[in-house]
Order: sequence, then C-alpha cells, then structure tokens
Amino acid sequence: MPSKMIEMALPLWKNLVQTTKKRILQQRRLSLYNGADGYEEELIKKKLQQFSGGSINLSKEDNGIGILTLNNPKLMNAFTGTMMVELQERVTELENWKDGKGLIIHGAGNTFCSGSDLNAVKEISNSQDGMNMCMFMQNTLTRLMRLPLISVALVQGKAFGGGAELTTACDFRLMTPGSEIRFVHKHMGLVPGWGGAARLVRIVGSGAALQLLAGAARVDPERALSLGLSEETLPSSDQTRALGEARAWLSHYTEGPAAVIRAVKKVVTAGRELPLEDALRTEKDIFGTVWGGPANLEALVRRPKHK
Ligand SMILES: CC[C@@H](C(=O)O)C(=O)SCCNC(=O)CCNC(=O)[C@H](O)C(C)(C)COP(=O)(O)OP(=O)(O)OC[C@H]1O[C@@H](n2cnc3c(N)ncnc32)[C@H](O)[C@@H]1OP(=O)(O)O
Repeated sequence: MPSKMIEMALPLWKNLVQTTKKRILQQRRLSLYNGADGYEEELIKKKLQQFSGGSINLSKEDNGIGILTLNNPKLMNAFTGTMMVELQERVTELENWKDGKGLIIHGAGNTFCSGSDLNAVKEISNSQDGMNMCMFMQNTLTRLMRLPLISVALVQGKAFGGGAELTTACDFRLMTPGSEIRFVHKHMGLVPGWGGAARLVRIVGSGAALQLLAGAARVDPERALSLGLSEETLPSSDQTRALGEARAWLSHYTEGPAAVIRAVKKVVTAGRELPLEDALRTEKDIFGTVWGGPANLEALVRRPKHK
C-alpha cells in the first residue's frame, strides 16, 4: 500500500480499534459475570448455536421507539439457543442506538413467550452448561434492564418460565385481556435463573413473589394489576391493535428530546440499583449532561407554565 494511503487509513483504523475497545469495556461494565466467576461466554455461545430456530427481530422507529419481537410462534416463542444469542446481539444494537427512547418487547403470533425451548434445555441439562447459560442470560437481561430506554413488556397470551422472567427485566408490563404471566419453574423442578426471582421481589415485594413462585400461580391481568406487576390492561387482545395501544401508552413517557428521556431512565436505574450515596453522585453526573443543554436553554427562553 502506498505510504500516503497508509497515512490516511491509520487514524481511521486507530479510531475503529478505540471504538471497539470502548464498546467491549462498556459491555463488561454493564454485565454481571466475567471469567473471574468461571463464566465461559464463548463456550456457551458455541453450544447455544447448536440449537437453532426462531429469531429475535428489532425494528427502530423514527419516534425513538424500538420494537423487539420474539419470533418462534411454532413453539409459543420459546427461546432456542440461537434466539438467546440473537437477544444478546439485539441488546448490543440497542446500546448503540443513540436516538432511542423506548422499547416494546412482544411475541409473534399473539403470545409472549413460553420460556426456554425444552428441546434445547434437555441437551444442556449438565451443570457446567446450565451455569454458563444462566450467567449468559443474566448478563443479557441485566444489560437490557440498564438500557437508557424506557422498556415495556407487552404480554399477550402466555408469558411462562423464562418468558415471565423476561417481563421483569422491563421497566413496565402491559397485559392484554386473557393473557397470563406464570413462573412455572417449580413444576420443572427449578427456580428462576435468568434473574427473574431477584427482580420480581423488587417489583411486587418478597411475600407476593414467594406466593407466585412457590404456587407457580397463574397471574391474570386483574391480579397482576393489584400486585403492581402490570401497569395497565389494554383494551384489545388483537395483536396489531394491542401493539398500537402499547405504543400510545409508552409515547406519553418518551415524548421529548432523546437526551432528556435517556437521562431520566439513567437516574432511575441508578436509584434502583445503587446505594444512596453512589446513586446521588451518579444523578449529579447525569444532571450535568442536561443542565444548560439545548432542551434546558430552549425551556428557559420559552418559560412554560406547568398548569
Ligand atoms: C431455565 C429454564 C426455565 C427458564 O428459562 O427460566 C424455563 O423457561 S423452562 C420452560 C418453561 N416453560 C414450559 O414448561 C412451557 C411448556 N409448555 C406449555 O405449558 C404449553 O405448551 C403452553 C405454553 C401452556 C401452551 O399450551 P397450548 O396453548 O395448549 O399449546 P401447545 O402446548 O400445543 O404448544 C404449541 C407447541 O409449542 C410447543 N412448546 C410450547 N412451549 C414450549 C417450550 N417451552 N419448549 C419447547 N416447545 C414448546 C408445544 O410442545 C407444542 O408443540 P407440539 O407438541 O409439537 O405441537
């Protein structure tokens, strides 16, 4: 390659290496487990790739709302191995979507998700694979929960097992008439392993969580509302209409500049996860990103009355 071209390409190459390094570091920071925990990511990814079927699809809309579709309707949207890997890839994509403000997770075929694909689970029922799969999914769902996007699980049909766990990694749950959330793990001789128990306790309290897990209880929209597990029961059970209603519900919270909405989610994430002093410091840093920013300056000129 002529030296002039090398001279031109070098900064671009350095920039790419730096961006990739930054991205990997960010993913590690947002994840829970790494090699020090005995977690073998490449090993479990290779294993999961052997159990294929279905897909996880993401569409990013101009209004800053992403729609993540669990797509394996033949198996009630059960998670095959490749879907677990694809979920991780989609979360990475969302981490890099700087214009994003909200996210709706729903299932294809008018049902949410029936958990792990039991055909795959049978093949990885040994302890090493089980622990690696558990850490893989906890890392992915923790990163999902920490996205600077306001997230909603739109529960149509059934959210069972790992599907019920996934709903708890969202900020909010909306249910359609006739739908059901059910932590069936006890009947599978299991407890949640994707972080669903820890998150459920924080959403509904330890007593209610114990009842739902120990009773493998059916949670219909009415009970979910009274427990605070669901925000609202949508009027429609039709797939397309329900998605429209979920979009409208979410848009009340995502209206406004992305920088501000994302900052709101970040301060709440800090408050939810960190000890008070650390949360306060984080809040100060995030405040600094919006103070004197375009939305703030424009509001100072406009001087709105909040009647
Ligand atoms: C760590 C594991 C744990 C976790 O991740 O936390 C889990 O998630 S374990 C999985 C927990 N889920 C289940 O045990 C669900 C089992 N399935 C059912 O209870 C029922 O299928 C249903 C979800 C209540 C739906 O019932 P119904 O509406 O009557 O439909 P079908 O039963 O006919 O289902 C259609 C089709 O889908 C297959 N299916 C459903 N769920 C799974 C699944 N999780 N894995 C694999 N396959 C699943 C079901 O077997 C049917 O297929 P066919 O038998 O070929 O018709």
